[in-house]
Amino acid sequence: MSFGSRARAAMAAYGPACVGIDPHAELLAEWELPDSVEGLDRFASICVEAFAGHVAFVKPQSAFFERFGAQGVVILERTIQDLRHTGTLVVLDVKRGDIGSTAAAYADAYLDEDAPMAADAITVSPFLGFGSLQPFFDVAERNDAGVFVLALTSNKEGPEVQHALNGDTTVAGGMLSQLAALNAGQSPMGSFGAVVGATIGDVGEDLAINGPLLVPGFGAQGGTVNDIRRLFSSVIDNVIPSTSRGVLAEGPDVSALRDSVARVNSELVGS
Ligand SMILES: O=C(O)c1cc(=O)[nH]c(=O)n1[C@@H]1O[C@H](COP(=O)(O)O)[C@@H](O)[C@H]1O
Repeated sequence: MSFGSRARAAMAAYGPACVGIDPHAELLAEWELPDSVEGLDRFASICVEAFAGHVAFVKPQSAFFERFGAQGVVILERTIQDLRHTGTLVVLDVKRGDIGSTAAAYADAYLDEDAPMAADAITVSPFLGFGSLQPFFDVAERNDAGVFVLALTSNKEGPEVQHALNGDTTVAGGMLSQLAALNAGQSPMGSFGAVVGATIGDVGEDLAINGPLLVPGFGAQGGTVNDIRRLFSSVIDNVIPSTSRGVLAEGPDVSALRDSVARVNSELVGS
């Protein structure tokens, strides 16, 4: 089944929220864990216990694992596999992007079902041009995986690139319309999504890409349920609000973590 179909089914079953696993040094300290491989290992295991089989999406942030070198990557690989075994969809946040031949190798690393680090979807950066992402779309399609392309990011520096005009459309608008073309005709939705931050103020672009919209910036970066209602009202069924610190701050108690995601889901479903 395609990633778009699996995402739609998971959102209906569990609610739309995505929980990010971002083991910041500060969060490890708050959870009374050492800022070490052992601390990371424990943090990731608690997240798996709390979220696997209980939420639609989990988004491990690769950077927080990579900072511990090879041992951190081993923990990331195990975390991805443990989550996926329970059917929880893993969006690996690696924000890759490169010339086509190298992009193909990254795609093989993260989207080929036979790869040790295979995830259900990854995040990619289109700075080398939308066409450079084609290997990600091709490998994803062959493996029923998904791809989330950065379009309107949650950071304040994003507009200097994303709002720039390219002909008579903005760079972000160009990304969104090319995603819409890739997803055209797919039902219940396509597998190629966009990342659009909850903090962007105004959209000013057509978000009807017939694909999932990953919406970070919700929670710790200041985005609220009201922002999501306002920015995404016409495409709300495709919105996957993503929060990391907002939920993880409730840890390390497993039921408190689960309750926190349940609250996020119920606030959003009420929207
Ligand atoms: O691709 C992302 O997930 C992402 C895109 C974006 O525009 N802004 C953004 O914050 N993110 C990621 O989403 C997470 C946000 O974490 P919190 O601010 O703790 O909820 C981090 O892992 C970021 O790398």
